[in-house]
Amino acid sequence: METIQCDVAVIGAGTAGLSAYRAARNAGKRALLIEVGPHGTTCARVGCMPSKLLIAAAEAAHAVREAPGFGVNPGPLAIDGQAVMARVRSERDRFVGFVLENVAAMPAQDKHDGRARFIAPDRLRIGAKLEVAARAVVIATGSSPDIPSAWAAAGPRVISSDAVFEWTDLPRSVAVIGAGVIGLELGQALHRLGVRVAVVARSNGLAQLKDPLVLAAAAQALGEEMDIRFRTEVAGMARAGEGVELRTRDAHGAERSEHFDYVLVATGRTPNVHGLGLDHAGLALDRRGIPQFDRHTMQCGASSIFIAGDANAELPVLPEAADQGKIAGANAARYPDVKPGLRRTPLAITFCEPQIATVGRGYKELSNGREPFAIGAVGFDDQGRSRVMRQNKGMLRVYAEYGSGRFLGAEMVGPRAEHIGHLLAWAHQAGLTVAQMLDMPFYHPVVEEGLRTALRDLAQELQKPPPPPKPVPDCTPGC
Ligand SMILES: Cc1cc2nc3c(=O)[nH]c(=O)nc-3n(C[C@H](O)[C@H](O)[C@H](O)COP(=O)(O)OP(=O)(O)OC[C@H]3O[C@@H](n4cnc5c(N)ncnc54)[C@H](O)[C@@H]3O)c2cc1C
Ligand SMILES: NC(=O)c1ccc[n+]([C@@H]2O[C@H](COP(=O)([O-])OP(=O)(O)OC[C@H]3O[C@@H](n4cnc5c(N)ncnc54)[C@H](O)[C@@H]3O)[C@@H](O)[C@H]2O)c1
Repeated sequence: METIQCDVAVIGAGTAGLSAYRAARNAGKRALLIEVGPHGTTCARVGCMPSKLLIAAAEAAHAVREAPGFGVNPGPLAIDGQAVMARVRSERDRFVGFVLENVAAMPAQDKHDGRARFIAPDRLRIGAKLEVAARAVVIATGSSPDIPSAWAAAGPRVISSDAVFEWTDLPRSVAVIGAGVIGLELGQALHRLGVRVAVVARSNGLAQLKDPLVLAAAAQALGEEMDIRFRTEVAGMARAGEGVELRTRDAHGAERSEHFDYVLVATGRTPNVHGLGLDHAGLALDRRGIPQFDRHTMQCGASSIFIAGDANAELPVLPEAADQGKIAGANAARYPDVKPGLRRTPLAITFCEPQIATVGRGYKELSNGREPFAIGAVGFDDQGRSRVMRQNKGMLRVYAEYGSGRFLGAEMVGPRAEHIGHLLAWAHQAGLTVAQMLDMPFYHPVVEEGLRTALRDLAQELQKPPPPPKPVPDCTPGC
């Protein structure tokens, strides 16, 4: 058995792991990056980048379809599925190539291929012949799509998002299970590219939205365009020729059976923490089996083990993986003298159209608290620039604290939400009040004027007396 000694062992060479490795190296430590799969990161290979490439093609098709609304008639639309998928894959390969170049430039002794698992809190085993003795370890193992075994039994046409980016042509029909972020992004993109798509949503939820009015606006806008079946569950699926026979049951108990070329399962991703030998790491785990950790230091308990990125399921998006990896790597290098790192205002964007953005503290979190909060709103139906562009759908709701007037968060579905979301996240992180936000410049005619309307509405709400705080629950025995 060979043993490698290092200061920081990083398990997983995705965005979080690469970031942790760089932070540990920058601190002057000997770091070892261990990867079981192909290098290139989930983001570049099967995540952010190929999904946005598919969406870009769908947006082009949608613009052509929408052109007659402006009096511009481009003629019949023809979508070349092979060309669409060829561009998705070749541009994806280019992005992956940049990551591979970076990995190739690392010193050979700093990386090792293989599956790592703990055999002690400070010791990892890779395969049968190698052990790593590390002063500190960063778990950056990412997450994997989850297909229930009963569904997977219906054959290879029951797929996760990973498989979509290997297609060489567009299929005729796809059932998407789940109206979360992946379901909406890929479902709408495929729909716009001429694929018959049905989205099966077991609740009324859509992506990361929790505000009931914003959710209703999103359901209206997205439901007008595509077939989303709310409060419908999968009753079963079976292999049928080259495709899948899908049985669904709606909220009234009515069953429906249909044939699709593919069933795309987008019901969430599972952190890759099982099979890591965590029982040998001496860590306290939560009910999902994820090590408990401090979100400011990324440290698991008081141990020399840190966890970053999708592996901890806190906020499974790329910017968080990069930030968390940096904090985890820096603290692993300086262990036991750990320090809180920079955690930014939470920001999440779903790239469907209209886009969805959530910023800071969301409606559910604020509603669960005791303190009342003020709400301002704008609908985009009559918003000037949105109407000019024929993108006048959706709603923005902004939240603030009574008394201080501090901006707390927002939920939005509407045009340019990716940019408005950033503006709001910057204002939130800067700790601005609604009055300070209204002092900022707004040009004309821009979608941001809609944001100003919502903030003015919020400023008026803040003038009113706040509703009383929620009563403290009566905890007397027997209640
Ligand atoms: C379809 C899709 C679209 C997305 N779009 C966006 C988007 O637009 N914007 C956004 O911000 N986020 C998006 N995300 C999320 C984003 O891709 C992830 O949050 C991010 O890539 C997670 O990075 P990570 O480093 O935690 O994990 P990964 O990049 O998955 O890295 C984990 C690595 O650990 C390795 N590993 C696992 N177990 C072991 C082990 N025992 N030993 C050694 N190695 C191991 C894995 O092989 C993997 O390479 C998307 C995700 C998907 C699936
Ligand atoms: N733009 C982005 O930032 C982006 C894009 C894609 C993915 N991601 C990340 O990837 C993660 C995973 O995405 P996801 O869409 O798989 O998960 P998700 O958690 O966003 O959505 C899963 C959805 O599936 C539903 N669901 C679960 N079980 C179901 C069932 N049996 N039948 C029908 N519906 C069911 C859930 O109610 C939920 O709405 C996200 O949390 C997100 O952080 C981010």
